[in-house]
Amino acid sequence: MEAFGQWSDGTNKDERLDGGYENVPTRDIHMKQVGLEPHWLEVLKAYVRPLQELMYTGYFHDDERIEGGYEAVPTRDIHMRQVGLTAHWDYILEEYVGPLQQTVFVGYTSVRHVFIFGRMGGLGVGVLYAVSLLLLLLWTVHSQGGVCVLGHMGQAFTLTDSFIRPDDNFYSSITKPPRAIMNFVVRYRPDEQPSLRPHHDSSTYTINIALNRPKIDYQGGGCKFIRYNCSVTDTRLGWLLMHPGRLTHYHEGLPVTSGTRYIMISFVDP
Ligand SMILES: O=C(O)CCC(=O)C(=O)O
Ligand SMILES: [Fe+2]
Repeated sequence: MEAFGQWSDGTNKDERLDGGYENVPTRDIHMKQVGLEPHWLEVLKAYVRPLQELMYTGYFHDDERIEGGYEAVPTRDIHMRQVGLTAHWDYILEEYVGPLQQTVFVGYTSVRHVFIFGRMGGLGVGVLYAVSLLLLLLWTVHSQGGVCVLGHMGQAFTLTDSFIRPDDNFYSSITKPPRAIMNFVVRYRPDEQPSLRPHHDSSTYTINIALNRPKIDYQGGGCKFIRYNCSVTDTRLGWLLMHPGRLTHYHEGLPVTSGTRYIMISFVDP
């Protein structure tokens, strides 16, 4: 292995990578460094992809679930957007789910990926700041006749702060509260929608809150994680289940045999 060449020094900086940065640094050598990246992509296509299809059944098509207001796995539901509660739900996500997320999914933070101009170096970034401020100033004076210029200058700073970070390369991430655009209450009834077929959610993680009581308000029901043969059936009113949405936690809604089961679902960080 040593014959492969220059090993990284184990720090975060790694010039050999596209981003020049390794999040969790290791002493390593990359396929790119030794000219084997195209071969590796072939291996992925020929051997890993079929394995992936076998192991992660349903992963590919369920990915489309939340795009364009379309539900690939339709449920009997009502969305927060429909009942004017989107802002309230966003508040709950930020205030209550965010801190839980940090405890449960250690090391995971909600981020937005933003385009940045890191490779331009100090001067380039300075010029970009100046130009963007000037454009915003001109636009403000033009559109508002000079009123509120200071207010807009404030916005300009916020914008450029998010969009230009000199020490990164091309793309960067900013930490944000958890975000979800699919937030809905699901209703299960034996004569309507008793169960939900196996699927993945289009979320980094999903929260599933019990809105009524098993064995009292309804019989049957629950959420089954198929790969782990693990069913969560004795849910508690108001308590929530948090599980990864994509890839690993293929799951289904178990049949409700009598009564009505209600749950609140939110696909966090789609
Ligand atoms: O019935 C359940 O608990 C699962 C619901 C679910 O998976 C979903 O709505 O995406
Ligand atoms: Fe689901």
